[in-house]
Amino acid sequence: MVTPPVVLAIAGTDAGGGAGIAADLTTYAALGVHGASVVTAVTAQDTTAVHAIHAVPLSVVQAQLDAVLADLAPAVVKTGMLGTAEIAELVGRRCAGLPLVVDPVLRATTGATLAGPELVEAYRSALLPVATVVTPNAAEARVLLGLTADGATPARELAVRLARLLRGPAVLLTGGPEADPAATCTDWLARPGQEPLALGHPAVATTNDHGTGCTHASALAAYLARGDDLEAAAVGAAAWVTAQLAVSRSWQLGRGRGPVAHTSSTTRPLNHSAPRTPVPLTEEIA
Ligand SMILES: Nc1ncnc2c1ncn2[C@@H]1O[C@H](COP(=O)(O)OP(=O)(O)OP(=O)(O)O)[C@@H](O)[C@H]1O
Ligand SMILES: Cc1ncc(COP(=O)(O)O)c(N)n1
Repeated sequence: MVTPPVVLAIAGTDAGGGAGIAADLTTYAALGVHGASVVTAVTAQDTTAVHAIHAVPLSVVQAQLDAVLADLAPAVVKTGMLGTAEIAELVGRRCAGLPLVVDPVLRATTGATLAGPELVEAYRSALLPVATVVTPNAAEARVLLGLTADGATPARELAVRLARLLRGPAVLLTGGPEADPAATCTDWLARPGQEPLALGHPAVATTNDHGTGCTHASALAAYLARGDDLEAAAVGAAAWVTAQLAVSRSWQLGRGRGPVAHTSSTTRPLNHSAPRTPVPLTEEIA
């Protein structure tokens, strides 16, 4: 009998299938882990905008969490859009002590605010402190540090400052392609007591990038669940999202920022000198 590791996604839905739970579960399936899901919010969303948000009642989120945690023993938990401060606090209480990837979703690529000031404060006080690794982009790191969302602080410094503030969790600060889309993307991995590590990979020139943050954090969680250490999982996650962006580069889906591909990739991950050999799954001999 072969038992796949379980990764639990705690996130919102995206009706257009680009971000949120759809990105999480398809990434888990592609990377060979079983995905469980707790839905925190339902969004009426497409490639152009978020049209409406319905927060799932706290009691229903709690019941979903109870069901999964009591039955499936997730190897890793990954959070995306949480919707309300109460939900972030609940997740912090219930998931403390588990390997926990927190993708602080504060804003959609299309512009909508997905976290108000109370939720930002709940991230700071209740959820980030119990995370294993936190994956903000630069703007999210700035908000979590209490800075204004725009600013010129170098990404490396933002990652180091956030890791210092959190005192324990690692920070993997993601860097999309900046002004020059033909350039390299650099993610910064900052861990307490260690020099920050720059993880560079080729940028894909595309506007079909809706859902990259969710896909990246989900791949990170999947690789961790399969036994990679944090650095290997971070390299693998960047390679995965890059390969998926290359797949969807030529797609014409929707009228706005199209989704990153969640179909299986036909290309090997870019910038991966050796093909990833599958990590053996837990084998049980009956
Ligand atoms: N055009 C691109 N080409 C290659 N890699 C990219 C590109 N855009 C983003 N990435 C990579 O995708 C991962 C997620 O980064 P990004 O900064 O886009 O997340 P995000 O802004 O949180 O995304 P989202 O807004 O979808 O949550 C990172 O590893 C980043 O380097
Ligand atoms: C339900 C949900 N979760 C996360 C995101 C962020 O993703 P993006 O920045 O690509 O819009 C989103 N738009 N919707």
